[in-house]
Amino acid sequence: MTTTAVQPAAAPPAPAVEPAPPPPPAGFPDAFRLLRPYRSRMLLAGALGLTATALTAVQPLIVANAVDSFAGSVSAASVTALLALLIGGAVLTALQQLVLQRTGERFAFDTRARLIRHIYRVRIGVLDRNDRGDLAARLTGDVSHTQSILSSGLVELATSLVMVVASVVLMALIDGVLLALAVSVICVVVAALYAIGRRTRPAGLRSQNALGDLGGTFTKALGSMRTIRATVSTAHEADRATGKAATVLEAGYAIAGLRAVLQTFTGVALQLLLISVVAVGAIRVAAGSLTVGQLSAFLMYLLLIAAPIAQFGSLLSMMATAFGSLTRILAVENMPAETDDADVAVTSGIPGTPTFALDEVSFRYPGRTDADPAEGAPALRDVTVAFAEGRTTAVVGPSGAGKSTLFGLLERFYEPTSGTIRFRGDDVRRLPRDYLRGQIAYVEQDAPALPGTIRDNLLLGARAASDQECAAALLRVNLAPTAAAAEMFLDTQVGEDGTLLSGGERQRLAIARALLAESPVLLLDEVTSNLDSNNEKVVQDIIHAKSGAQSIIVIAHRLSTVVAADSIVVLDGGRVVAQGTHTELLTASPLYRELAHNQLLD
Ligand SMILES: Nc1ncnc2c1ncn2[C@@H]1O[C@H](COP(=O)(O)OP(=O)(O)OP(=O)(O)O)[C@@H](O)[C@H]1O
Repeated sequence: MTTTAVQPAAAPPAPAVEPAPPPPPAGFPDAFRLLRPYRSRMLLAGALGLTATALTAVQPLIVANAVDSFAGSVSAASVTALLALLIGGAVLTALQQLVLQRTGERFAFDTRARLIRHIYRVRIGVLDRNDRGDLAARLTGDVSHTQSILSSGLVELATSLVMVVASVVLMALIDGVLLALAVSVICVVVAALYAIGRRTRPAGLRSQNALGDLGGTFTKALGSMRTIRATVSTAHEADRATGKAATVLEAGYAIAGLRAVLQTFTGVALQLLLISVVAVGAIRVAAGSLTVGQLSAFLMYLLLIAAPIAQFGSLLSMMATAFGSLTRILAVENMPAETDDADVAVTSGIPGTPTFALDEVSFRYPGRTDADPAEGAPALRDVTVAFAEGRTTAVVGPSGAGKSTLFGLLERFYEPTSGTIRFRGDDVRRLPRDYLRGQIAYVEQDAPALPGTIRDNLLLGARAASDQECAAALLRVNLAPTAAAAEMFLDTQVGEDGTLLSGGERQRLAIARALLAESPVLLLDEVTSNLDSNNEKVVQDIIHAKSGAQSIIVIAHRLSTVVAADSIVVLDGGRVVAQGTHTELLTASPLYRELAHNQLLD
């Protein structure tokens, strides 16, 4: 750690975290930008595809030659050449598919890795307003949708186009009249396909959004299944989730309708094309303008380009889904992330200054505005308060007073709308976030546990801690009766969201984690709310033992936790309305007196 103390300086204004406008639908430029790192692999796939196309394109010429020079038997040279071209084309196509599929997998992995890293750093205020299930859907389903079509789809589209162009040139060499007929029909078909295909794009985005919404509703319901059952809301909530599935169905029906129109139209148009080419071709053969071999070759080329043209329609509708997904992926990538300013520095602080000092700090949650007077009120207003080093400060106040919000600002989950927060004299905006957070052990209000074992959860705070140290921390919070039992407990799974533990056990696990971290600052948010009196006493003893060595700020709803504190801050409606010791506040603050009278529990 360097020892340069950063002098309090004018800090940059808090970055705005207002909701970003929805991004415009993604298009080809976005796809090309994302695919740039894979261009050499895609070029290789393209080259393989083109060579395979060239081998295929030569085949009708050999057939034409064999038909026109037919004299009782087909020449062995023609058969050998055809076989070689067939096998060569097949091998090259297989190689092309392998390269494309692997590139697709790599693209999906890289995109997911990028999204994961980004989402883990997205500002908490932004995550608050986004649906967790929907974010998970973007990471899984949307990346998969984008993968196939953007990697293989684009290359296949390109090779098909080359195949069409090459065949058209060769068809022109065979017969200009037949070509004019074919091209005019194909142009009508392609124009119609394009017009219908464009309409499928919004439907694709609608479908992906509806799927994300369904995922979000479902994930939330799974997390609240006990409440749903206990409130006899099972049928109602199941209907709500089914309603979301119905929206997916509607969007799916819209795409299915467009797809059916596309495919039918393409099929009929190509059939008509074949019939008219055969009819006009027969007339031209009869008139001696065309040989039978040339007509056969022309029809083979027509069949060769019929497949890509027929696929063009379904490719367009698949692209609709892919671009819908890409739009949703780009929206995640555009979510603002936590970044440190360029000139941040680790410092040892300014000696003799409070651990935390807030100066005229106001804060309004992102997305809440004056236009919404009931909800738009700032959560904190003009808060000026100092938390002395090595002392225990209790923060009390009625529900919604802004106590947890205060902790969120100390952790820099949010930036104050105005005012300054200093940590040991340094403006927190001048400190690296990880450094600041590394100085704080934070026990959250509902003490969430991460899926995994007790050990996994303990090591979050102190990655290098040994099993003995972990067991000792469990013993201290009364989570195990003996050291041996504590060590065995380390391998216990806590379940998703810690559901295999009781609320009190989760709280004590979180406290044990905070103890292991041995950070200079301890933030405890209502840590005794789920504890029985025995365990409450255990936690109070810990706070008492730590007092002096650590700066402790504790949000408490129990009087017994508060009276022992060195100082008490009373918050009401986002303002500090009083500060002092228990005895001082009993006379000075009517609100504190009332809270204390009610044992602080509301
Ligand atoms: N993530 C959020 N987004 C928007 N508003 C929020 C958010 N979290 C809290 N609020 C609002 O901010 C205000 C202060 O909430 P806060 O959780 O800080 O209160 P508290 O004093 O900790 O309450 P409690 O004792 O009930 O936990 C409340 O009006 C609350 O509705």
